[in-house]
Amino acid sequence: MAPHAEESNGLANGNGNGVATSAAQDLFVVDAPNVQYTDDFIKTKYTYRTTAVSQNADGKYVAAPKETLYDFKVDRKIPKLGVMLVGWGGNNGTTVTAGLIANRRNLVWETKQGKRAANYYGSVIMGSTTKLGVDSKTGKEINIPFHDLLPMVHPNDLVVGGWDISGMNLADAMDRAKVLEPSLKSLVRKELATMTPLPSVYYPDFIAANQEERADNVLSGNKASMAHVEQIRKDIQEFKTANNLDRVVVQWTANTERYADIIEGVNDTADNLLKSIESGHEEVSPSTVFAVACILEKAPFINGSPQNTFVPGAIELADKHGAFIGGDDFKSGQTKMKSALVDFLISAGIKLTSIASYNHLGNNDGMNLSSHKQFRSKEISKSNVVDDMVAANTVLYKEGEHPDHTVVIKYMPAVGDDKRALDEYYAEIFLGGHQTISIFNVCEDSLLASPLIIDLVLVAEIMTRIEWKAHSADGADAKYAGFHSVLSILSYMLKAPLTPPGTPVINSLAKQRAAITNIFRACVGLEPENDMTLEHKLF
Ligand SMILES: NC(=O)c1ccc[n+]([C@@H]2O[C@H](COP(=O)([O-])OP(=O)(O)OC[C@H]3O[C@@H](n4cnc5c(N)ncnc54)[C@H](O)[C@@H]3O)[C@@H](O)[C@H]2O)c1
Ligand SMILES: O=P([O-])([O-])O[C@@H]1[C@@H](O)[C@H](O)[C@@H](O)[C@H](O)[C@@H]1O
Repeated sequence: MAPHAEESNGLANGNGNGVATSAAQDLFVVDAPNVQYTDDFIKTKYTYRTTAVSQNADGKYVAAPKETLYDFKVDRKIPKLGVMLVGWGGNNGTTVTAGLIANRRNLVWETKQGKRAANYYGSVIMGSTTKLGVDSKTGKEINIPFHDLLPMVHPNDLVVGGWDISGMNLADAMDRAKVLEPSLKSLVRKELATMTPLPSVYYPDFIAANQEERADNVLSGNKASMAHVEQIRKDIQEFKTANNLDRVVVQWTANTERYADIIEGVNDTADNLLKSIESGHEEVSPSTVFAVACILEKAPFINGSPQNTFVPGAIELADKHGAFIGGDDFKSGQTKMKSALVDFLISAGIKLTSIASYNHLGNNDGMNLSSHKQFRSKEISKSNVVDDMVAANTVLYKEGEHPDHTVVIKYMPAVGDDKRALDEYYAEIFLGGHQTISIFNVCEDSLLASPLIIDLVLVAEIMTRIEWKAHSADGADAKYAGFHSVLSILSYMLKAPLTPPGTPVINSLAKQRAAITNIFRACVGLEPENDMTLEHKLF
């Protein structure tokens, strides 16, 4: 992995002089007739192989291999990238900002267990590897850092800024968050103290009333206008100019909002949504205002919370403008575990019949979620994560049958950010037996979510540099285009994956990771990873 500028002061609230690292030296090159490298692009011709299934007159399935030829083009120039966080002064916002500084400066600090050094553990892009192939001589697997599969931005080069309804500077907000060791805080305090969130959009009805006391940094101006949208757009433009950025990605890591009612004529279409913002309609949330501003600014916008920010009108607007959106709700601990465990149990033919998930949470997020409407948003995103895996197994489950599933979140201030997740999985096994799996899992919520914020930024950004076109039968050369505006490739990092309207939601963690891996492999002209290892079976 290319070394990265340590002296660059990429973190700023407008005074950064971060230096984007030059294009990473490619760790590998693909030697194939369907792959072409130029100074600016990687161009591939990719045959996408699927199986089309139909039913014949006898009702029998007929499976037919299907091939679609795509051209992919990846821009190799690594941009100078900014990330603006909504809720920058929160536990996640301060933690990820401190973490980026710590990594950029290769910080080491003392803890009770001895010295600890900065790392990107918990980031799939920075902390995991992916199989490139098999050594042509020894047959051994060759694995490379996931980050090196495509020319991606290095998080050490990210410039961070954002908004918060609390005007507290990030050093004091880091203390308020109570996430990091004092010894680490002391090393990043000076830089964080120079960072102050921009005033934000605040409509009290959307978050818990207990958040009001921290709302001292809110945008004034008439809600019944595009003023707030225009101000956010201006903030993004000024941040981009002040830091000499090529692109900005925006993420919502502010408090969980209540669901907005979907109302015909209000937020069901792009035009109606814009009119509703103009008229200050009460069902337009701050997160949707941010989404609209980012779509109009063509800054990728990702929702890390569970509310339905992307009302139909927002999705239509993104599609109209070819702007990337993604969400919902970071999948950090208990639910990430659930999506893997449920996949394992059900695909092993074990009939899961009951899931009970409890959370004891003591941070400000927990305080906000102690209000029923905000909890309801989270309950939905934490509950739907098993639906696709259950529906796919018609051997275990009849149509409409599914496990009992309960989600409880209790605000317990004493535990702070060190959320306790208590789970019981109850299943039917062979000959009337039962299996009970009980898990007690202490998730340090913000230390688990922060790497996901980084992954979401890096993947959303590289997707802006990937284009595709399909070969038409008559050989007419179609134009390159971007992926669909709804970035379902981000699903691995999210509890309630947003997908293009009418397309299936995949929650299985293994399938989600395989999707990122194999789409990235296709972009360099490589076949999907299939783990058949026939070379080790047929000899
Ligand atoms: N493991 C995790 O931490 C995790 C996992 C999944 C989802 N989430 C979600 O991420 C969000 C942030 O989590 P957190 O622990 O950092 O919470 P937090 O309460 O510490 O931070 C939220 C921040 O958002 C600010 N805020 C609220 N409304 C705002 C607005 N309209 N504009 C700008 N700022 C606003 C608050 O002042 C606060 O500083 C929550 O919605 C949470 O549900 C967190
Ligand atoms: O750990 P996980 O299920 O991914 O998700 C977490 C919840 O368990 C927790 O209650 C909530 O406060 C966090 O925001 C996060 O959503």
